[in-house]
Amino acid sequence: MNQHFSATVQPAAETRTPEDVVRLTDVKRRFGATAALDGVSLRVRKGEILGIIGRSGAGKSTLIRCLNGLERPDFGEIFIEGRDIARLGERELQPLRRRIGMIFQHFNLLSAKTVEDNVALPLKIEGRPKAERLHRAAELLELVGLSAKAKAYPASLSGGQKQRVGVARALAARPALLLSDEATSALDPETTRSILALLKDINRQLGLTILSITHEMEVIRSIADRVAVIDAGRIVEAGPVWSVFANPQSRITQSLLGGIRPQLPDEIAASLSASAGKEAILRIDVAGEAASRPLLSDLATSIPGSFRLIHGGIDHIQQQPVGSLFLGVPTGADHVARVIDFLAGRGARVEVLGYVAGND
Ligand SMILES: Nc1ncnc2c1ncn2[C@@H]1O[C@H](COP(=O)(O)OP(=O)(O)OP(=O)(O)O)[C@@H](O)[C@H]1O
Repeated sequence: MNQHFSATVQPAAETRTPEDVVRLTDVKRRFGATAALDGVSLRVRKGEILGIIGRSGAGKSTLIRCLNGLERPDFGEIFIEGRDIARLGERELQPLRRRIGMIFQHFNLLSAKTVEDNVALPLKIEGRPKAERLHRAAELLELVGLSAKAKAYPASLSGGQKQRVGVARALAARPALLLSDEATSALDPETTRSILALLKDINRQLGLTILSITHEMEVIRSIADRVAVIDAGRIVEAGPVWSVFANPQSRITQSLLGGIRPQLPDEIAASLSASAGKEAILRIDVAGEAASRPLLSDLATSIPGSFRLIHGGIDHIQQQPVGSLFLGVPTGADHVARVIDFLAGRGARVEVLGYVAGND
């Protein structure tokens, strides 16, 4: 019964530019009969935050392991700063690995070392002198707002503080890329927001390139510039966050967005029927220019006949208005068709969700 009236948002073309920090081309990795990665192509440009989202088992961990050289792809190219890590030997991989800082869901701090020693650890591994290590650790602890905890041990820190230490440690060796592996999945919503704000801040201040792997759309929404959706080892959709949120093309993206996009209230959804009733229930998605105009007041003046606003609103993602509205529109004559034509003509995406008996 669902009818769509929409313009298609195409995934960004995966061509290479000198500004790419990461570029994957047709990367494949199988485990027996399972294709964990089934031809993944993507790129991360210098200074951008790319979010990769997928459900459990989609291939995210395999992708991370391929990026940091812990796993070798069966096929394809993985360029980090212009060098194909899939073809490097273990010795050549070491310096390249240091170009990647990582933060983890469970922080992975060393409990027997102080906060400053944890932060300085990558520099110790590089053989840097102690004075330089401590200076850099102090600098980074200030950046993440934890100078006062330099001599503390991880056990005395909250989850959010531990992740701040994790971020500082990941930045110690001045990486070209920060790889975030579900970095906020173990944190409460408020702490999650503060860590995401920190990452965004670091991205802006230092121009740091970030690849964030997550199963939470909220993470993508808060920090990413672009998003790639992975499912069964394939990138099924990619594009600027606001446009993917405004017009998700694949079922999996729609389902991952389900929790944070406005939905028809349950009591109305329960009374929907596929056969025409007195009132059609429309879902209207608008973004950009279409969401900036007085859509509903223009509808009311252009198409005489009542409609009711059931639910919805306009959000702002990457400074772009993106919204979903649910309208009840009386059936009869060609009224619903005229309302749909008007809205589609204004650049809105309209879906007839079904019909309800309507108010007498
Ligand atoms: N070492 C392995 N041996 C066998 N199968 C594997 C191995 N690693 C991954 N897989 C399989 O490959 C697929 C992708 O797994 P992967 O761990 O990359 O997904 P994921 O998106 O990270 O999932 P999760 O969010 O649950 O960690 C899954 O079907 C998984 O069972």
